[in-house]
Amino acid sequence: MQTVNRIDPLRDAVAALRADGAVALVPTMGALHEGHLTLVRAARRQAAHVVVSIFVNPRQFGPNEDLAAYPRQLAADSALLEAEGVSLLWAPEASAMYPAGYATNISVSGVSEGLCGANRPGHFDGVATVVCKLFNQVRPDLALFGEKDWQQLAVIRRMARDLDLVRPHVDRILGVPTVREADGLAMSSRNAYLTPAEREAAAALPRAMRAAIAAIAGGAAVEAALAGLEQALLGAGFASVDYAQLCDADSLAPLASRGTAPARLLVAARIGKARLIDNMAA
Ligand SMILES: Nc1ncnc2c1ncn2[C@@H]1O[C@H](COP(=O)(O)OP(=O)(O)OP(=O)(O)O)[C@@H](O)[C@H]1O
Ligand SMILES: CC(C)(CO)[C@@H](O)C(=O)[O-]
Ligand code: BAL
Repeated sequence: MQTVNRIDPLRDAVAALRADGAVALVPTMGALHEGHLTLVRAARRQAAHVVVSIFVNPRQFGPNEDLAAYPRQLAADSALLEAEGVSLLWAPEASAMYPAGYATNISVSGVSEGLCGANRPGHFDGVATVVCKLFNQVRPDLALFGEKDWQQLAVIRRMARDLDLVRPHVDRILGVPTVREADGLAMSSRNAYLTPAEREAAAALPRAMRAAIAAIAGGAAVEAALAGLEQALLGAGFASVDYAQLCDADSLAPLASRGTAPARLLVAARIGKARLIDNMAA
């Protein structure tokens, strides 16, 4: 596995890979876990070469968020990726991604506005901007993202469609189902912020979501089921619930009742130093 951290060697390395077969990109912020490695394995099944990026993107963190605390462990991540047969690790320095004078922002309206977009102003601009740059830098045949970040995936697909991106084409932006711990908690780098007691309590999140989904399927009013979910989380030790919403799975428009179109339950809630997100088909 080759590792590069500047644009020029990246372009040369990617050109050499592309001459040999299809290239898949897996963008990450590092602190890799089985969720990331599942994306890498899915990528390997789809393409001759996998490029993984590791970049803790400052533009997607708010001023009071955890940019400084976000776990950074490049050597350990690199060893994991090497063992998975990754061809190229793109680990840019911030100055390579945003050189002096950098002034361009990509903002996707609509799908990025509610849910995490409402709680984290500017977050999805930062995500869309860096992902667009990663797509232009690597020009992959396909790119893979986790469904754990369901809204992020919707924002990225909207951007690719709206900007007529060719590499990857919007149809080649693939979502991979959320990988969970044995107790159901979605794997996330931010789970590392939890104390053992908080980590145990955090399993209430997927449990309460499954209960709310079952209640709605059983005929309960959506509003009552979501209120019950919030109470269950607060009772289990969560400090607050940023949102708990039933949405149209594609447009992410909030749903007051369960119709026939695919729906998704999306939740963000805070426990200890972590803000956890999860989503499930509903
Ligand atoms: N449990 C998971 N299952 C599937 N994909 C995941 C999982 N966790 C992260 N991913 C995906 O891995 C990619 C990189 O995510 P990122 O590096 O932010 O990791 P993370 O664990 O989601 O971290 P964070 O704590 O910042 O949310 C994203 O496409 C994300 O959706
Ligand atoms: C897609 C991404 C790598 C952009 O920084 C990040 O938001 C993430 O890890 O989900
Ligand atoms: N995986 C989402 C990245 C973020 O929360 O900034």
